[in-house]
Amino acid sequence: MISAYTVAGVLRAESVALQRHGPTVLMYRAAFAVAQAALAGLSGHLIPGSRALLLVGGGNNGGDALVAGTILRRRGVAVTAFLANPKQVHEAALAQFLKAGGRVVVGMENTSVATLFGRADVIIDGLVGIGATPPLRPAAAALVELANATSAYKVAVDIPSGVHPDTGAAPGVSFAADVTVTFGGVKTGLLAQPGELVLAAVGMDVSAEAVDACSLTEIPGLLGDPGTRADKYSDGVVCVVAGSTTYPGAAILCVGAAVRLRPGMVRYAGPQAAEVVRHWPEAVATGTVSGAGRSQAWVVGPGMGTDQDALDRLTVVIDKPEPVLVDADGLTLVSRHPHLLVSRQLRGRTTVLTPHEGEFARLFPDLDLSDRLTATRTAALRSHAVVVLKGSATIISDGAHTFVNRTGCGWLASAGTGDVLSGVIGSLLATGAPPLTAAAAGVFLHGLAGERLHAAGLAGASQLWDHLR
Ligand SMILES: NC(=O)C1=CN([C@@H]2O[C@H](COP(=O)(O)OP(=O)(O)OC[C@H]3O[C@@H](n4cnc5c(N)ncnc54)[C@H](OP(=O)(O)O)[C@@H]3O)[C@@H](O)[C@H]2O)[C@@H](O)CC1
Ligand SMILES: Nc1ncnc2c1ncn2[C@@H]1O[C@H](COP(=O)(O)OP(=O)(O)O)[C@@H](O)[C@H]1O
Ligand SMILES: [K+]
Repeated sequence: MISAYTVAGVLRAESVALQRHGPTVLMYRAAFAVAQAALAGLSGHLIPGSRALLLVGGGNNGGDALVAGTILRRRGVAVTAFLANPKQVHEAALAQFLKAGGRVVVGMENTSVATLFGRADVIIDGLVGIGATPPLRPAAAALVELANATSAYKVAVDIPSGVHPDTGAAPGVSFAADVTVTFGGVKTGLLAQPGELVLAAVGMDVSAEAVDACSLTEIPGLLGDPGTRADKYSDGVVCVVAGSTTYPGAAILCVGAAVRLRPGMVRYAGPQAAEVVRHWPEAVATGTVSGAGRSQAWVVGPGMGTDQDALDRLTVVIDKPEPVLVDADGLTLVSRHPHLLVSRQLRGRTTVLTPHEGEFARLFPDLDLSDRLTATRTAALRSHAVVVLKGSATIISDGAHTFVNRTGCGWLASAGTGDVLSGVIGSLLATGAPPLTAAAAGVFLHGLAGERLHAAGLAGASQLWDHLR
């Protein structure tokens, strides 16, 4: 987990750094880091002769792009700067760029615009940085759209233009960065962005400005040695209520994650009891929730279907006093029968909801998903639950504290990985860990497992089990 900073915090640190080093030094350091990222993105190309396109706005962000272009030019890259507004441009940076042999293009009516974008190997987005508020104005938005349509390697300067630096909201078009090189400190809005993130300190000290130092130091405690006096119940029992004849795999994936992560005792209740035991002989399985025995946490929903039988099972689990994690079909049922959640709220019971964006939209149709941080926080406050909004940057919030996870990789975007995640979090909930800790740690471990799986040259949800610990 990484600490993040608001724009206000970064600006406070920046004013100290500006007094110490002066604007030219800071901009050069920022630009140097951007140029390095661009060169790394060009690694498959011969550097001299490759083409870079700069999208240059009127502020310091545009200045950074021009200085980065100057550095690339000196390395033999053919660099063209597209000025969004020729009347407003960082004059000193432009002068350096022209002196180094950079080319300048102005105006969309230029017939070679399509060619210019189409031939670029790397595009550097210096339209706006933290001095601007989205949405982008039409001229800048048009440039971003052209850039996004290309296959060039895309480098954002400080923040992808069009993304709100504090919230991550992108109310219009935003630059689809492969990498964002951000200065001084990671802006809170960047945590929820896909793409790689590079932090260039540039001489700013932001240490006094941290917003959320999201560290998962709890993990060793959660997964620690059970101890010599342990019995199979002492670490907490999780019961998984999942699967159906249509989706038997969900039950096996969810139980498997729990068995592999914390094997003390894992129960299963549902129609796939025989299949579950065939895969996981250590699981204690039964056909009905009422027959499941005592558990310290419940996971309900993966692949259970949305028919009357599933609703009946969900209703029994919802009534349990122990922490309940609701996922997948369980969430769809809750969106149709909202009173189920209200009954837990009224009794002050712990609930964890793990929607992907589609499920989230069903549950909270009025919350704007272009601002995922605020949407998750609001959903948590409203539902009195820990909400885990899954995606490339999963967000975890109880309304008061919010974590953003950056472990994981695109290979996790495959069917069944969500079922594994609910087994992981359910298993951690059974330890008695605070639900926000269990959820954040579970998401972190699940992401790490995805990375390890990929590094081992493997893929697929049922392989994640082996990489959880
Ligand atoms: N200070 C330092 O030492 C260092 C600062 N650094 C860099 O400075 C950046 C901040 O620079 P900044 O403050 O100049 O603002 P910036 O983000 O370029 O935006 C202003 C421009 O955007 C325009 N614009 C505004 N809204 C818009 C919209 N909706 N849609 C479209 N355009 C819009 C606005 O136009 P205007 O509104 O004035 O007409 C103006 O042209 C920071 O992110 C980092 O990259 C680094 O070099 C490290 C050292
Ligand atoms: N691009 C991505 N990068 C990292 N993690 C991802 C990405 N896409 C999806 N994930 C993760 O994969 C899991 C998918 O869960 P979900 O959508 O519920 O799938 P399923 O229901 O098929 O199991 C979530 O944990 C999500 O955060
Ligand atoms: K930018």
